[in-house]
Amino acid sequence: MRSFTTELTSLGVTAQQREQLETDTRLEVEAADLPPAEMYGPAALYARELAAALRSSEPARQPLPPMPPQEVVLRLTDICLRRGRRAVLDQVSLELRRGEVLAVVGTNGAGKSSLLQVCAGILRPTSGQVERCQSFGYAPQRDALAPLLTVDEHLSLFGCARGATGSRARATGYRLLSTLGWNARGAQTVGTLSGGTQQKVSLSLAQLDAPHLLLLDEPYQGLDSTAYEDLWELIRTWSRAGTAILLVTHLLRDVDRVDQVIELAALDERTQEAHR
Ligand SMILES: Nc1ncnc2c1ncn2[C@@H]1O[C@H](COP(=O)(O)OP(=O)(O)OP(=O)(O)O)[C@@H](O)[C@H]1O
Repeated sequence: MRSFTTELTSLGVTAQQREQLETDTRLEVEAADLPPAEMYGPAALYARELAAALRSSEPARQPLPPMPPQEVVLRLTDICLRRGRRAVLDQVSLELRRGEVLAVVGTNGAGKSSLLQVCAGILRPTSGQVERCQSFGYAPQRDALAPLLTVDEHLSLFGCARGATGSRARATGYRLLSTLGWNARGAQTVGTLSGGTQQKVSLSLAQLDAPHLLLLDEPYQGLDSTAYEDLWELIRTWSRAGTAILLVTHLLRDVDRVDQVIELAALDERTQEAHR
């Protein structure tokens, strides 16, 4: 309850609203007779969801509570990257603060996935500097899941790696999955799920401990149109709650929904030559 209250305070929720949310939450917990973490997952994540819901339900003419200053969670400075004999990234710089959404666009092979791997620390840039917060989630474009493990096993493994108990990770995962329109069947092996449902599992794993930064590589792949809209609703909720989101997209309509766009171009022969 203490971290629930602390997070609500840091998100600018007024004392009166906080008291109401705490009372409601206590009553729900007593009625369900379950440990709060089993019901809601991490206290900070639940607090952020409630604060975001509160903001979106407030009438537009009421001024929003002032947001605390947003810290930079990702900064790339002059990143260059070679893969094999090819120069892939040339002097890429960007800065992302909590609550911002940034889209990376570009043609096939322009280096979008490579850029995300640099951000996640999987690839080391040839030159340039990466500064990133500790708390981040990454949903890669492919090979994110182990096909022979069940949904529950994925949630428990990812949860435990981030310090949560298996039951808490499963409760949080189920809640995230249901927001994406899938009532999780925990015992099902992931390899037998449809591509879109696998994508929902991958997204839920990335968001499991409400990180400050989310790296999403073409997160809409395989999603039907309803799930696609649900995903954008979630992205809006997460960003309003202070999560920074960097996503790779090919969809031009996504560009209207974000705060920043970075376009990567496939490097021409002259640039290739300069990097040799
Ligand atoms: N494992 C690898 N080893 C060597 N080169 C690679 C590897 N993976 C990708 N590349 C090369 O890096 C370049 C950028 O690939 P990347 O997958 O980052 O592009 P992308 O913009 O994400 O493409 P797409 O839109 O098709 O997903 C390409 O020339 C690709 O051939």
